[in-house]
Amino acid sequence: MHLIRAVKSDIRVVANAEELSLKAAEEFVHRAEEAVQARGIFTIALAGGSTPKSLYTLLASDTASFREQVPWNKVHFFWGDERHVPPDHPESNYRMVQERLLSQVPVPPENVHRILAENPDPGKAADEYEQVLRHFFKLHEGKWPRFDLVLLGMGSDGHTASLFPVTNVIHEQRHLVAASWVEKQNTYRVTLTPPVLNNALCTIFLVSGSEKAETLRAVLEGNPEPDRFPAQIIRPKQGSLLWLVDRAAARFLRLEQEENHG
Ligand SMILES: O=C(O)[C@H](O)[C@@H](O)[C@H](O)[C@H](O)COP(=O)(O)O
Repeated sequence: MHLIRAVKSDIRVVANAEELSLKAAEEFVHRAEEAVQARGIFTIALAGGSTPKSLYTLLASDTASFREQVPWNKVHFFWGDERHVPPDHPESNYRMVQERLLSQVPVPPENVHRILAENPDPGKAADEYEQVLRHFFKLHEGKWPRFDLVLLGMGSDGHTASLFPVTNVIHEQRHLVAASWVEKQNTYRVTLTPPVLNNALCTIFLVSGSEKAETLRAVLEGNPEPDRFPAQIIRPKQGSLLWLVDRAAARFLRLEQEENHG
């Protein structure tokens, strides 16, 4: 594993998906300890999809060392996005996290803030979640929530959270949460918007697999084309941005050597 500084973000290349989850778990614990020490709670917006599944399982595992290091009663779980399905649906990001992590560790139910995507009106589900965020983070008008950690994945089409190519939500600057029609999936998604995603103290992308290599190169080293590659829209204003990628996904990157060889 080596740390390479690419343009405006850190890239950490690890050998494989297993090491990706291990490093992500270490980051999770580190950020949780830091946040709880500083503010008494740790707020995280979780990624959905398949890449983070093994991370969530690892965090809950009683054979790994992470579980007992996390002050679970002080962690508040949110979601970066959700499919427009009920919470018990196989496609639900909430269900995926509930099965692998939340049902396995002592998180108080009131610390789990899921997107109520069972609402037949996805716009109302988005509005409801926006109110959850405003209330939890005690936000005045024009203020954005600041998560301690945002976990993101990246699709091979360059989407992240539910910011899909050529959708209006990529340019949303007013709302915290939005519903977005995803043509190619013939469904709505509910997602945090770029201003919220870019306001986090720490943002970590988890990208694994050779099928993402060409897109990862375009996102990190190609021309800025956020409508085509929405993952490019993630440029935290103040927080840190780490791309945790495995070697298969990183194979087309023109990686610079680590600046200080140390
Ligand atoms: O709801 C989702 O699916 C995620 O939020 C989405 O943005 C995901 O992170 C990417 O699609 C990558 O998915 P994989 O990890 O399955 O490749």
